[in-house]
Amino acid sequence: MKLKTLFEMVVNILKKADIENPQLEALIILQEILKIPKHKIFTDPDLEIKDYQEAINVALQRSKKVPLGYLIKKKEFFGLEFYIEEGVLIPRPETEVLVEKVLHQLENLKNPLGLEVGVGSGCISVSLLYNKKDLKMYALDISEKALKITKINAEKYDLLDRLTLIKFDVMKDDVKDLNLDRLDFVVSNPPYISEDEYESLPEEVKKEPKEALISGKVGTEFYEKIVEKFKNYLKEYGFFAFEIGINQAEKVKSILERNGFKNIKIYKDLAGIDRVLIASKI
Ligand SMILES: C[S@@+](CC[C@H](N)C(=O)[O-])C[C@H]1O[C@@H](n2cnc3c(N)ncnc32)[C@H](O)[C@@H]1O
Repeated sequence: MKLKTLFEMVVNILKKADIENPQLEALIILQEILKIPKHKIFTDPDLEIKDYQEAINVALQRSKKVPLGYLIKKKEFFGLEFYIEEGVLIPRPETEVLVEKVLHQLENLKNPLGLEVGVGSGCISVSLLYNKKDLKMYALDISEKALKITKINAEKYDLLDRLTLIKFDVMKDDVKDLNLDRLDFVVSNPPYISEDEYESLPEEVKKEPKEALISGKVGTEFYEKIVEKFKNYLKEYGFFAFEIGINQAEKVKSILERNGFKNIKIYKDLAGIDRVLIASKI
């Protein structure tokens, strides 16, 4: 089959399934599955493709709303390429705001020590370690799969010597067992969707792990727990840095205020939504 014909077939499959950017996704699928650069589709449309079935299979799976990241097993985040598998949350562009703000806070600190709760694919910790060369991090997750994928991503960028991965349930386990040194910061993009909100999420998002998304009845349960459990491990000038959900800024701010955090800053994402909250005592 000619490359151009295959491209059109893939676009049509995606269009029929109402995928938002069918042309762009078709280009990505062909690039990743056929291992050819995207421009070939325009510069060499008559190229004969013998093994085209896999590209069509991937398009068919995509038409069933399997996220593209799971099909091509990768996602770009903060300029790095992350390996992704089903069972971990796919990194979101809005989380880049969190990484950027934390890096800004760390600019003048020497040899800082941080901790991430709910590391997932490792996108936050790996991006921080990659960009702050004297940083060390602990990264926790309840999911073995998340820890495994983070290890792969940290190894890829040669960062494992500055990252300690620990299986930990922040809702149940005892922080004392972690034997933590005093921390400069705790960062988290925790599950923050309430049980009711989950029902109205797009089909595609529901293909991602439920435990990475749902917090509980209210949505802010994880912030309460993380602040309560880690506040006494922060250094005097230490800070919490959280990604927050739509309309959660005031609730999360009040959780931190109740716990003695006075200096609270809220930042918006590119869509103008309050997305990141940074809080310190001084
Ligand atoms: C919203 S995802 C964030 C993943 C990643 N940090 C990111 O920004 O893409 C939340 C993560 O918290 C983890 N998690 C859920 N419940 C947890 C718990 N009780 N203790 C620790 N981690 C938990 C999930 O496995 C998931 O990896």
